[in-house]
Parts: sequence; structure tokens; C-alpha cells
Amino acid sequence: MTIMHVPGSKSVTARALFLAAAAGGTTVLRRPLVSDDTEGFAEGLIALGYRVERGPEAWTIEGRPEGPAVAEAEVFCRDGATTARFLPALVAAGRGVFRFDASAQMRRRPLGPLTRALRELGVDLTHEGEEGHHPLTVRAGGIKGGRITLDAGLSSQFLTALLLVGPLTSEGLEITVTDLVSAPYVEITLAMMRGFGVEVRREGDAFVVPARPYTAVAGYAVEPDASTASYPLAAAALTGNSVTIPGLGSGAMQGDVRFAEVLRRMGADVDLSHDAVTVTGTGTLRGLTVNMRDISDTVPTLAAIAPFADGPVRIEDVHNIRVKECDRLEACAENLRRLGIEVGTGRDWIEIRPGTPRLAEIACHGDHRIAMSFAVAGLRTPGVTLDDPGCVKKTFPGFHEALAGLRAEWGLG
Ligand SMILES: O=C(O)C1=C[C@@H](OP(=O)(O)O)[C@@H](O)[C@H](O)C1
Ligand SMILES: C=C(OP(=O)(O)O)C(=O)O
Repeated sequence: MTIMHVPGSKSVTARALFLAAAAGGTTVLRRPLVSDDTEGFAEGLIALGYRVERGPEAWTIEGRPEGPAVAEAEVFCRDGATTARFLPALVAAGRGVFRFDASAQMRRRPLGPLTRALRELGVDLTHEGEEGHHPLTVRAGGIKGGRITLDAGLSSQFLTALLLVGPLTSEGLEITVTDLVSAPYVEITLAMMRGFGVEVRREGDAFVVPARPYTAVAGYAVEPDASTASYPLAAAALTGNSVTIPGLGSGAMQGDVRFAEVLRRMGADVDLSHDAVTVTGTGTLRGLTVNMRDISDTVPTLAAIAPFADGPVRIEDVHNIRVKECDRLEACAENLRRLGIEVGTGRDWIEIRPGTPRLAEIACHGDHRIAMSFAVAGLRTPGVTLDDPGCVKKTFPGFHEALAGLRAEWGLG
């Protein structure tokens, strides 16, 4: 039996950094994700004057409930949407002039609903170029609070950013949400806010956030990343092998652990205990129709292994993955076609026909998930190459070595 330890959750690490920075006291994060996204988040905090010490096993953050320690700063968010969406909200509750910019990829991604909501709350925020996109400047003087309505139909991160900053306002926030994708990520936010001492009340479609100080957590353990786990789990299902991911099971906060259920529906044996998941490939992969609105980071993982199923695989209700690191519906379709597979897409769906992939080079579009997903499919199609293997650094710098380890252990040549 193969055991694979996957790196810490990006979503949990990013939220923990925000919460620790905003809390009174010192927080120690154990086993944080160390990758481009989370280093970018930590360096953003450092540019804002927060003290973040990064050791090999733990990161220590000195909280500053009053906000950034500098009156002016420039923050470069790289490719990280958590950084690019959460940090402008954090600084808005403090005082000073803060300019944010991001990579070309991240500049293309939307944050209009969030910046409009912040403006409605009285925050002085200006976009340098296109409205609702980076770069932007926040001239911060604190947030009074109040009631707002938010459309989170393109990204739940708009809601998470507002929830996280809610306790730092002087009167609290009431956020009524009209549409929401990726709902399990909001549950992570609420659970983690609770862990740092703030309880959010739900009233129908509204989230009522009290103005209340966060408290530091002496030792906060980051659970392994469930989206990252989808690669070894899919690899086991695809090749008829078995892999166990310790530290990630039914007790995890992340919705993406449910990807294992998709593999079960396809015919894999899945053993989900409270704190571990094991997937064993059975030699059968069935086609299916699946709604992935809640777990859309794992769409590329499923799309890449789909040709090996015995019937069509149709993935629905994922329009928002067109505004991720790339247009993931089109990137999946393009690469499947390069492999000689028949595929159709619509506004919010993709359907993949069974087939035998031929050798091809995968166009990664700078998207870690396209790279990792098609590398997994490559376990059954020797010679598949990636045009940008390095883009995995966004969330899993050691991905290629880890996959080579599985290949060797399973004797896949
Ligand atoms: O809040 C988070 O940590 C995330 C929310 C999701 O984004 P959307 O809400 O934009 O779908 C997910 O895709 C992303 O990888 C991480
Ligand atoms: C969409 C993703 O990242 P983010 O939105 O946090 O940049 C992802 O990791 O798949």
C-alpha cells in the first residue's frame, strides 16, 4: 500500500495568515503550504509591515488588530487570487495608502463585486486600468460597517474577503448573498473565523458578522490540501493501484475531499475514514454525469482521466472555471483534442468521450491544475509532455518528484 503525504492546504494557509495578522497575539501555523501562492501572501503581509517568520515546519505571525504597520506600501500578489482578493480587504480596515498589483494572469481575473462592495462600505479604492481588476490602490481609513448585497456567482473569494474583514469594522457587517459558487470554501472561512474567536450568524441568505476582535491561536495545524490530493487519488483509480492520503478524511474542512466520492461513483474502491482517504483502482472506470459546482478545482483532474472511462464523462455547472488561472473549460477541451479525444463544451459544462489518447504536448496556459491533471493522465499515455512544467509551483512545487515516486513505486516505467 502506498502512502503519500500531500502539502498543506492553500485555502487554509491563506485564511490562517489573514486571521493571524488580524488577531491580537502571536499565532504559530504548523505545516503551512510552502508554495508560490502562500509565499506571495506572506510576503504581501511583510510588505504591509506585519512580522511573519517562516521556519521549515512552522510559520509565526505577530498579529496587529490595528492594521498594517506602515503608512504606505506596494503589494505584488503574483498569481494568487486569495492574496489578490483577501489583502485589499484586510488593509481597508487599517490606515494608509496601499497599492496592489498582480501577474498578467491575475490582472485578467475579476474582483469587481468585491471592490464595489468595499466602495459601498465607504472605502476609497481606485482601479488604475480596467474597473474591477488589478492594479488598484486603497486609501484606507477604517471601515464603519453596515449592510451590503453581494453577487458571489463568479467567485466565493469575494464573500470570504468580506467575511474575514467583517470583525475588523467598527459596527459589523451584514452581507446578503444573491448567488454563490464554491460554497464549501465559505464553510472553511466560517470554521476558521470561529477558530480565531469570531462566530458569524446565518439568517437565510445573509451572513451577520459581529465587530469583535480575533484571538491568536498558539498552534494552528494546517490540514493537507484536498485539491492537491485529487492527483494521487485519480492516479490510483486510473492505474489500478492504491494510495492513502493521511490527514485528510471526512473530518476535513475542505469540500474537495468529495472528489473521492466521484472516483467511487466511477468504480474505484474508496475508504474514507475521519482522517485519511484511500483510493484503490479496480480496473473499471465508468462514465458519469456530475455536478462539480462545489468542487470545481478538481474538474481538470476528472477531465484528464475521463477518456479512460467506459462511457462519456459530463461535468456540469462550472461556468466560473472560465475565470481561473486560465479558461479551464477551453484548456481542458483543447488538450483533450490534442490527445485525439472527442470533447464538447458549453457555457458551464464539458463532455468527454472515451478514447485512447495519443502522444501530444500539453498547453498548460500557466495553470498548475492543467499541468498536474494531464501529467496524471500521462501515467497511461507515456510520452505526454507539458509546455510549462514549472507552473505547478503555484500550489505544489514538488509535484513532479512526487508523481515520479508513485510511478516508481507502482512500476509504471
Ligand atoms: O477561497 C479559496 O481559498 C478558494 C476558493 C475557490 O475559488 P472560487 O470561489 O473563485 O471558485 C477555489 O477555486 C480556489 O482555489 C480557492
Ligand atoms: C483557482 C485556483 O486558485 P486561486 O483562485 O486561489 O488563484 C486554484 O488553485 O485552482
